[in-house]
Amino acid sequence: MANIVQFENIGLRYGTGAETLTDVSFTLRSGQFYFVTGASGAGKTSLLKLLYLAQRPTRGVIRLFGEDAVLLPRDRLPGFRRRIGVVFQDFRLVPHLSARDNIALPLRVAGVPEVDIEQPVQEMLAWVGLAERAQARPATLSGGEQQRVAIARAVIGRPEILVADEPTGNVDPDMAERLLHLFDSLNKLGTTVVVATHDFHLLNRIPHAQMMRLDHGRLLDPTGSLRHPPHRPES
Ligand SMILES: Nc1ncnc2c1ncn2[C@@H]1O[C@H](COP(=O)(O)OP(=O)(O)OP(=O)(O)O)[C@@H](O)[C@H]1O
Repeated sequence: MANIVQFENIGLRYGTGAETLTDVSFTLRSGQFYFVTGASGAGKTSLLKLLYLAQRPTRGVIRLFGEDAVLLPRDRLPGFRRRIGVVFQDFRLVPHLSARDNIALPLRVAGVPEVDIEQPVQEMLAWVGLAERAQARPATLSGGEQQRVAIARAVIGRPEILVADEPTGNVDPDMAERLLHLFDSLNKLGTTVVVATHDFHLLNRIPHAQMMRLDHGRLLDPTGSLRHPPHRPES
């Protein structure tokens, strides 16, 4: 399995405050399932934003698909972003578009001809169990239905990585399990999946998933120790 993402000594500071992420180093292997956990404010969303190229680090190196993502020229960003699907806790659907048109949006933005859009959209609607709700606007869908539209929109372009930030935060436990099942089935088809969650019930549902635990902006190792302890000068 190839390394699809590498973070090396990443630091992130917003404005002039303290660092939000400090010395974060890890490697993601293609085709694996990862959970990012940690208390509120630990830096989960910040780490995911770096991963889906919505934020640049203050220091360190990010390698994505084998290339330096921090030094990537601006004109190559959209092409890179298309290789990463993103699902948010609050869905972020376009309110005036139907479920069908929300799902079609990434293909339209990428300039895919209309004749080639209908079939993948139908397949996605069926996959997330919403074939009957194709014409519905987001406001008329339940939270779980909206999130399934958001997942379909995130994966219709067949991204290599799917990143989801607290995707089950606004749905009931049964729906959370159903959504996780969608992520798991995508992962089994080869997509690398990264899910940030507070929800410890979910973690046990994917036994083969790897855990990435953040504590005050630092990654812990599997035993709960800091992976990269702060440097203490010799006294
Ligand atoms: N755009 C920003 N500007 C300034 N500070 C920010 C910004 N985004 C996040 N922070 C700060 O960075 C820290 C980590 O926030 P982040 O949202 O990454 O944590 P989180 O683990 O995802 O938290 P939660 O589980 O509550 O969503 C917090 O102290 C937060 O206030």
